[in-house]
Amino acid sequence: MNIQDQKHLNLQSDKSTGSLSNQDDDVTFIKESSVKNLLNWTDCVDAMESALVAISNTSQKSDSEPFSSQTPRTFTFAGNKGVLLTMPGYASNYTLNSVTGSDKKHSTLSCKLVTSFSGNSQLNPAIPGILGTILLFNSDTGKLKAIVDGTEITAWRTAAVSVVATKYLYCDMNLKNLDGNIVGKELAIVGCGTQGRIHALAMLNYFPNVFIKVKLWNRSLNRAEKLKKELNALFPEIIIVIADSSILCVAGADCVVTATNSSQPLFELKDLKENVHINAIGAGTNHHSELAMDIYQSSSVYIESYIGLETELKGIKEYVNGEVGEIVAGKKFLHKIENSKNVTVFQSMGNAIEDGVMANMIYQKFMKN
Ligand SMILES: NC(=O)C1=CN([C@@H]2O[C@H](COP(=O)(O)OP(=O)(O)OC[C@H]3O[C@@H](n4cnc5c(N)ncnc54)[C@H](O)[C@@H]3O)[C@@H](O)[C@H]2O)C=CC1
Ligand SMILES: O=C([O-])C1=[NH+]CCC1
Repeated sequence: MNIQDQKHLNLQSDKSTGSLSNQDDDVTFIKESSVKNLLNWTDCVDAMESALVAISNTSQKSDSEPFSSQTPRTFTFAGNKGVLLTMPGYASNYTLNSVTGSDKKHSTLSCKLVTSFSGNSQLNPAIPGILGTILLFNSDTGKLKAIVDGTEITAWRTAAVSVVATKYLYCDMNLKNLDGNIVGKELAIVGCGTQGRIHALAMLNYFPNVFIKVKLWNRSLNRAEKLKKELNALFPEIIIVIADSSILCVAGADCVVTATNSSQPLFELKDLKENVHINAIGAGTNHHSELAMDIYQSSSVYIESYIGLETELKGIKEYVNGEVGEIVAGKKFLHKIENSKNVTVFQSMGNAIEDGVMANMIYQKFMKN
């Protein structure tokens, strides 16, 4: 039986033991190629905006407000080769406007299992370093209802969350009220692996007419060259250049994405121009090792969830100004640092609620088809 080719997995009861009685219900399996076919930036960004608002409301005050609960994710190390993360979460009363309309409220109980094996890119053939599976449960009964491939979802949701952060935190330009004119900004992509590539695609697709130039840097040149070729074909009107260093990549940039495994800072505050927005994605020794400490010290810093702050972002705790969802929901205004370069940082980590909301969005679209 080829599990990949099945739409539904019927979990039959074991009649000899009677241990499992699921005959009437199917568990839907959504494989990676089906997930890919159902992804687009409008739906993903819309879903992640809802997820971020739910993340920021952790105490249920009414039956209609978006709300979420989650525990810190766990890390199980497989020697020094890689790690398995478990990411459980519950999100309630959130909407998927572009998929099911603004009247329908969703509740999702989920758990993502995701592995991170940085050596996978050296395999022949290479496989992604980050591989995920998302379990979706019926949130009234707790019964498993779907198994959704989570590899592509992890890539897209991370970039979609950065798009939301850029939309709300980037102070130099009101990206929400673009009038179709070319804005003439520069985008820097530091690290051209899976995340660097998907971030470039997300930014250029979701913010058309904003960027006239993209600068790429990667530790090994071939990955930067491969991405340059892809972007040239997709966006012939945009100038794509490869920078010789991470510092030269961010010099003069308006918006920066860092997506490497670096444990050392890739640039400092002095390397940046004023009013820059940074989406810091990668994780080296920890999730805040790509940027020099002087950037965190003098920037407005936002994260996805305070839960992650306590467990994984202790080193920058004192510099964090809030959660992105608090800004999206209008609960907080963007914090300005006096006499600073006016830099904003979105320190990404990834969050279980984002995965659950994305998996449900894919599930809703899959069941409609
Ligand atoms: N914030 C989030 O939600 C997520 C974060 N990540 C993290 O983002 C990072 C990138 O992930 P992927 O793009 O999937 O991995 P990838 O393996 O596809 O790309 C990693 C890139 O980092 C570069 N790199 C590796 N070590 C480096 C170093 N010491 N200095 C400079 N560059 C280096 C490689 O050349 C490669 O281009 C990882 O650290 C991963 O854990 C991944 C998924 C979600
Ligand atoms: O949120 C996520 O899925 C991950 N964050 C770092 C590695 C995978």
